[in-house]
Amino acid sequence: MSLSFEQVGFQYRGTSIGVHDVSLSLASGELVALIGPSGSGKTTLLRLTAGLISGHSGRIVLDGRDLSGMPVHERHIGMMFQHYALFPHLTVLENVGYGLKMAGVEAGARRKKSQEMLDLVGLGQLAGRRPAQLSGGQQQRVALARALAYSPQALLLDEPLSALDASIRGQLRDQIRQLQQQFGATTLLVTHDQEEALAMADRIALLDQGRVLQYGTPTELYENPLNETVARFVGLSTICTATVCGEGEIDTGYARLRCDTGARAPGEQVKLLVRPEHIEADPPLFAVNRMEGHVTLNRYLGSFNRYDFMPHGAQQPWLGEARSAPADAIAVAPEHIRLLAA
Ligand SMILES: Nc1ncnc2c1ncn2[C@@H]1O[C@H](COP(=O)(O)OP(=O)(O)OP(=O)(O)O)[C@@H](O)[C@H]1O
Repeated sequence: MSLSFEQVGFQYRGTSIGVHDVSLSLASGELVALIGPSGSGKTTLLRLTAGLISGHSGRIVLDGRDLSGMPVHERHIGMMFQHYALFPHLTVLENVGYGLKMAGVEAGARRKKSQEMLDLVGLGQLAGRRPAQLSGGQQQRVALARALAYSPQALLLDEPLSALDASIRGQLRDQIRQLQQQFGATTLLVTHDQEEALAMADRIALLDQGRVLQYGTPTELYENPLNETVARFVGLSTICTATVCGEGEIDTGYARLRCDTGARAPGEQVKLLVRPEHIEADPPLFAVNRMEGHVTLNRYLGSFNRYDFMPHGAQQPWLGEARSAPADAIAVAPEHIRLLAA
């Protein structure tokens, strides 16, 4: 089922805060992650889709049906939130079957389907327990089983993993992705965790102050961020100011670097962006864009080191990643320096 937002606008009563002119389209079975700073409108967009808040302009269309004004229970949307929101007085099995019950599925069929879903998330043995007798990760699995149980036309996931610790988060992330693909559920995922967005999503929409700044594949956002806000939000980088000093050359104040300056004129102010994996540690003496300096901070991360390198004369360090941190020089190939509008 495709899901689209057509110039959707919404303001909380008495404010100008909300979402503005949001247009996004999700193909059937696609998982789109909504990311962006706190307060950028991610949850608002999810709530509008679910029907938990109403009164938007524009259209939200699911499988050809305009959802405006449609009651929550008629939307056939599965939801999973940060706080498990299971019913404490119901068993795990009854929790999973709750949506089916509301949809009028009779008891026998309901139990069978709920048990199947619990088996699928690996909790078949725990059907008779109450939510309080489960770990956080298990509760989220139950919430996932419940969201998928009545074959929703779309799935809304609001920070589903953020209350879990790192080890379980990775496992559950993979499981959600696998089940979402298996069910072909068109999915909107709100997350704070950019790694989660990059790892799970087919496409990412980056929101800022209620507007979509960029919508594209994880690779597009990482490799071709439209501006500095997107670049800072997706992945790690070195971003610093420079001046174009000639065709194919910029000056940072402490180093002249070769890169593609496009149609920019000498004297123009730019920001340069370099991703940490593109910084070469201890390059040969005559390497292009070689800068001498020293490491100010090194973080050993097991399979690699992430270091801050301060070139001579610089005020701000460059962030690099390598098997071992450089002794006294780095370089970055011209094709890995991207210029953003200053
Ligand atoms: N019921 C409400 N009444 C008024 N303003 C609200 C209400 N709910 C949210 N807001 C405001 O709307 C803006 C968007 O909130 P929203 O929850 O959509 O952001 P978010 O991107 O999901 O943030 P976070 O990442 O912190 O969860 C925020 O400025 C928030 O304070």
